[in-house]
Amino acid sequence: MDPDMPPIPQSPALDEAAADDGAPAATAQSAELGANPDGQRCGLIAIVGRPNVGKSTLMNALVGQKISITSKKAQTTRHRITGVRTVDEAQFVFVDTPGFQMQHANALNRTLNRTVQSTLGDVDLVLFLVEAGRFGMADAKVLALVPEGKPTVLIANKLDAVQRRNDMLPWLKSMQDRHAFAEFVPMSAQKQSDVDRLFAILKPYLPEQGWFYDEDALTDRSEKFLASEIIREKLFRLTGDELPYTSTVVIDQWKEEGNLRRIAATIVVERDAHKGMIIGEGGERLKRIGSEARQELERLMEAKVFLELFVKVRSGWAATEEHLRSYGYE
Ligand SMILES: Nc1nc2c(ncn2[C@@H]2O[C@H](COP(=O)(O)OP(=O)(O)OP(=O)(O)O)[C@@H](O)[C@H]2O)c(=O)[nH]1
Repeated sequence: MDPDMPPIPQSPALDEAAADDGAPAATAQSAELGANPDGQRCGLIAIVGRPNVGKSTLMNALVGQKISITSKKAQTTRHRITGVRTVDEAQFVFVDTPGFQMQHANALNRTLNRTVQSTLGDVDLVLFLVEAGRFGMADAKVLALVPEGKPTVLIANKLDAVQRRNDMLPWLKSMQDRHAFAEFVPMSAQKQSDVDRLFAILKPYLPEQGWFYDEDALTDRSEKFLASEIIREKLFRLTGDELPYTSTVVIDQWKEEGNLRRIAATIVVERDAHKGMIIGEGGERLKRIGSEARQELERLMEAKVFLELFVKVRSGWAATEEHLRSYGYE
């Protein structure tokens, strides 16, 4: 480590973490990119990191809910927008970096491609997530994909799991040697107050320009579409690599009764073996998929949800146009 390196100043994001044990926990080599208190800001942000560092957790906490939207402006149409959050005059547009969302370590190699790099090249800001106090080969591979000179914030996540806070300062300094990070933010994506403070740290990096979306626009997709996406996500998370991506979810019934939603959905698979895989021993896995999806749907819709899930085998469905149309893939 460079002995001449200046001391790391306190970041407003980490006052609380530092207060825990008196150890300085973060820096802000900050960016006051021109004061314009009344002007709007808007920018694209990518969240990257090796599997399991907490990207989805952070994304959900930043956006408030899982969403998927289509773009009004040309510059975002190339990207899949995973969420928008407007805080005061700043609009944060989070974009997907294909490959970084993969669950399994071997998928990491597949991320070493041009798609990822071109996405990272286009965004205004990159949030690079690691687990606080750790940096391994898998982290290094992802960091190597971040273009030189792109404003990048080091998010040292899972700070709550760090026992020895005093070790954080030397670790942060070692991270400073690895990459010219714009900010160092130890935090917990699971802690709402940390997430709220993150917005203030990121805001100066958004270009001063008009918003791409309405202030309260979160999605132009229906609740029904989001529901099928949520069930699909739980399905893939809980079956891992075993299940082919051709499996899909169809919403068969959607009834609103006051604050209650009655939803029935069918998971359509190609083979009997896949059906068994989803149902699991004694129906355990299907039960879990349903229960996790229901909980998330209840949060999303702020309503009580009664969810019924079925599994159906329809061999070769992905190959026939007719089926694709009937499943809403037109
Ligand atoms: N203790 C602690 N655990 C966390 C925190 N953030 C996320 N986790 C947990 O870390 C695990 C991985 O979180 P995810 O959000 O799924 O991570 P990811 O990076 O999206 O993972 P992939 O989808 O595999 O790339 C989950 O069990 C989370 O609950 C945190 O701040 N503190």
